[in-house]
Amino acid sequence: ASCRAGSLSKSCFHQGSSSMARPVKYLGQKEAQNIDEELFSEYSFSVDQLMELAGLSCATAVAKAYPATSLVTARPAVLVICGPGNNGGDGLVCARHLKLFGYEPTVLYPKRPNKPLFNNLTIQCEKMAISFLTEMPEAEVIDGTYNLVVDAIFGFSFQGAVRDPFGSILTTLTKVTVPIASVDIPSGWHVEDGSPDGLQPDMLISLTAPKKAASHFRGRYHFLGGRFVPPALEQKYQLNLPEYPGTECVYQLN
Ligand SMILES: NC(=O)C1=CN([C@@H]2O[C@H](COP(=O)(O)OP(=O)(O)OC[C@H]3O[C@@H](n4cnc5c(N)ncnc54)[C@H](O)[C@@H]3O)[C@@H](O)[C@H]2O)[C@H](O)CC1
Ligand SMILES: [K+]
Repeated sequence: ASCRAGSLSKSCFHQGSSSMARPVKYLGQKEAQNIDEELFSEYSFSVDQLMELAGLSCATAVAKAYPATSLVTARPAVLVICGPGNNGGDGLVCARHLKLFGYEPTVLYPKRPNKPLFNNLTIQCEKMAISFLTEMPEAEVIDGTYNLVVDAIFGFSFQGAVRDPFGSILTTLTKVTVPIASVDIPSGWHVEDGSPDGLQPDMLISLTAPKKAASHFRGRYHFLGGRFVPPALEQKYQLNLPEYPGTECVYQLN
């Protein structure tokens, strides 16, 4: 059963295999990076593998909260904005799966790392007739064209003041009225402290485990995704993850 967090200030409690309610752990920045690093070094996952599962989780969560058939405009158009790191890679994977799910994603990918992983993800999108914008549209244009924006700009490695071109992109995003679905962390938010003046997304998809900033999330949908954590790693970091229902790749926290 999903956990309604309205009465819980910081954590979502769930029933695990024991009879005691346990709060899902909210990670600090360093801890999130350590877990990520350990998945690659100790557990021998590749980035591609985890990114595919992360991006699939994001597309699945979006499809659950905003079914294509329920969207108001004639076309289920979605704008996916991708940043320069792995959060952006999750966005590219998410866009590809959204297309397979019947949406019409368009991608804005202004700063592309010249690495095979990101080049390949970009080609995969292009080969699926996903169009790429060359510049960020105005907020009114976004509101008139898209049903939803997927924010895959920054994840748990974001720090310091936002550097361009993402400063102006984030400023525009604070003005759009269509729902924003943020991948892992609302972009521009401090990973632990959040950002009261920043984006206020309608949806947050926390990957692996929520980061501390998620306690400041006030949107309607908080999903957990990235169902790839080996039990030994979960225990080491005492993540207290909920049991994903059946074969689902996402779990609705609230
Ligand atoms: N274990 C998992 O849960 C997995 C999560 N994934 C996703 O990966 C991101 C974290 O990716 P990482 O590459 O470490 O960092 P970011 O994407 O957050 O961003 C790094 C990128 O951004 C630049 N940058 C940092 N600060 C700023 C700034 N102030 N202004 C401008 N640019 C900035 C930095 O230079 C880099 O280029 C995690 O959140 C998940 O979404 C994996 O996909 C799978 C495993
Ligand atoms: K994000």
